[in-house]
Amino acid sequence: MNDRPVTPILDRVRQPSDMKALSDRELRQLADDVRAETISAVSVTGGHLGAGLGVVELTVAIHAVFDTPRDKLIWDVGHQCYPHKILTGRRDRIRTLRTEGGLSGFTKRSESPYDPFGAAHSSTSISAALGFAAARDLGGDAGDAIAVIGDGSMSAGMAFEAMNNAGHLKKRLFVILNDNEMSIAPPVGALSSYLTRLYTGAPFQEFKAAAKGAVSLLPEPFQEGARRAKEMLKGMAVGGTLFEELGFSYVGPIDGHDLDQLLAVLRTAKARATGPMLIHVITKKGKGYAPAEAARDKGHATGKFDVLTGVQAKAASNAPSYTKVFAQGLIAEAERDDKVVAVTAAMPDGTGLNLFADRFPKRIFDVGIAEQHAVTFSAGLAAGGMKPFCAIYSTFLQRGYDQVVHDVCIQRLPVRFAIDRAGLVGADGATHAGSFDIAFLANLPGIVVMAAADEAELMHMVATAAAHDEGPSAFRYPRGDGVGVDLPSRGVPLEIGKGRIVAEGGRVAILSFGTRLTEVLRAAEALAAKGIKPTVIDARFAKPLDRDLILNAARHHEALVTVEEGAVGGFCSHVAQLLSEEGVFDRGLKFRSMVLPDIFIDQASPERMYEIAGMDAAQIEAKVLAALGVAVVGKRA
Ligand SMILES: Cc1ncc(C[n+]2csc(CCOP(=O)(O)OP(=O)(O)O)c2C)c(N)n1
Ligand SMILES: CC(=O)[C@@H](O)[C@H](O)COP(=O)(O)O
Ligand SMILES: [Mg+2]
Repeated sequence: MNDRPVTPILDRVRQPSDMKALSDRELRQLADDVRAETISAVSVTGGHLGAGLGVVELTVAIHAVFDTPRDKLIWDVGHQCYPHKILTGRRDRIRTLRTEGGLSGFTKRSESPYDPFGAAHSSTSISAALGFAAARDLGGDAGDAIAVIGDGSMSAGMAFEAMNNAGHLKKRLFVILNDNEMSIAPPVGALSSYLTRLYTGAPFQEFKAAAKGAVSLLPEPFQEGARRAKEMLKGMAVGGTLFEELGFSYVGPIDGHDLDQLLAVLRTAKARATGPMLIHVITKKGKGYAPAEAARDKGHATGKFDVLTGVQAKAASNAPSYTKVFAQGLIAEAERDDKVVAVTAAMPDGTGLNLFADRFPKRIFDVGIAEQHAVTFSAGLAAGGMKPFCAIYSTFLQRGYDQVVHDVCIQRLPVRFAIDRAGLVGADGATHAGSFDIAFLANLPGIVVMAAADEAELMHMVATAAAHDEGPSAFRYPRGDGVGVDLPSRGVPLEIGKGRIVAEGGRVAILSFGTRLTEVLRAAEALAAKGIKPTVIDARFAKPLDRDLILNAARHHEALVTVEEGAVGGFCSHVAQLLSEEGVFDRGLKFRSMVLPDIFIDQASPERMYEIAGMDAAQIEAKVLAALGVAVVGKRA
């Protein structure tokens, strides 16, 4: 049992305005209280721990100095916002984080006026803050705009598009670069090395400020030191920082765990800034909680845990995760074919490609948080004769859509998209649901779109994609564990565009696309018990469709029901189009489609999300009965 921490100063703070009466010494104590409360809350909810712990002092300092919610504080990604939630009127609900009806794990406009802009996907904060600044200067009611962005998120193109625009517009805007030398994995890339060079060996806050003569921007206590540093640096070839070249004043680097320094710098910045300013803050991910600091991912995301030991509760499972099976399948293909390479956008562990990297360190590319680049880079690899597997979560692939169309599909390049986290994902909620990939991919000419019904099917789809050199292909699979079927040592390529009949029956055919097949089979059992034995088909392909199989099923059944874990416009729409073009509806076929509902489903357990989405066995059964016109009391259709 994890005891609640004793937090005397935090108990006096219900909202940021309560902090204005606190002395700097009390603010330091407040930071300690907030850290303890964050650890305690996440120990009972699980969630994103390390990033929040790293910004405790920064959160306190920003709220102490600025006037939120009039000043707009925008957290990039939002996974570090738990301390912010604790300080902004949500402490009483902090132990409901990421649960149904509880607080979101990210910032969310509908949740609080202190969350002026929602997030969960990275690198949007500077654009949004600049928008607030521009609106303010056009007469809006807002005050300052402050974006807090991590070093990992700073590597994305969007952040630089915003910096480019901000440097041009010259509006007063604060970008706080929270540099902890971590993304989820250690960050990669030239920008990361550049940031390291900016502070390595230099005394905090003095180096660049002194070198660029920005002494006056520093608070009084630091000006003398900075002047001395400036003298020391005379004659050294120190160029402007990248940020200065882009039109920002640069202040830093600053020790992000030294509250006195943070307060002094933010107070001065607030008093003096006239245009865009970048404040470079150095922090430690997981700061102040030893198990997080020691973890490989610095406690990025955790299950529930024991505060004393840091030991996490793990649910037992008899089956490997889809992610792991994908990695296994890909390694098997790469062992046979040295042209197989893998691409990840800063998610080596999440996509399972860390396992591939262990086996083939030279054949994996972590491109940073840069999904657009990952897609076009993969297109280049394919054009150069390689067999790239671009592994991206469904939700993050949304960001690379034009690249999928323009760089991959129009050129018919054989990029293989491994689409993880397809469908509902649970605690991360709507921002991370993989709802749209079937719809946005299956409408593209020439692409092959597959969904695995179980983990063995996933192995076959990896092999199918590896063998398919004629154009782009994609296969989708969900978050979580497989169903426990036997796994082949390597997959066998499937015939493109051919589904399989899983069970033969009559009256109704259920066409399933993806892992809802398990629920479909449960529904089929229940229907059989009522004397209606359905035919169950695993479609495997949304593109190209197995026309013969579908038309045959339509011909020999009274009703046809499609089931997929994706939004309308996907598999069901292609089947409906086929049936209507072939005149099947004219002959009286009863057709129903089960897709994700036209709403964004907030965080909940996966089971509840399926219930809300109408995608569990009971609702599939009800849908079939309704299609057949069999009335059942108490069932939703
Ligand atoms: C567009 C997008 N791609 C990938 C992710 C997954 N993701 C969430 S946090 C994170 C790391 C962010 O690193 P950084 O900005 O440095 O923040 P830190 O966790 O280090 O505080 C990644 C890759 C995401 N949220 N959005
Ligand atoms: C904040 C973020 O985008 C990631 O940390 C995400 O929450 C990871 O999700 P998984 O746990 O499904 O890998
Ligand atoms: Mg970071």
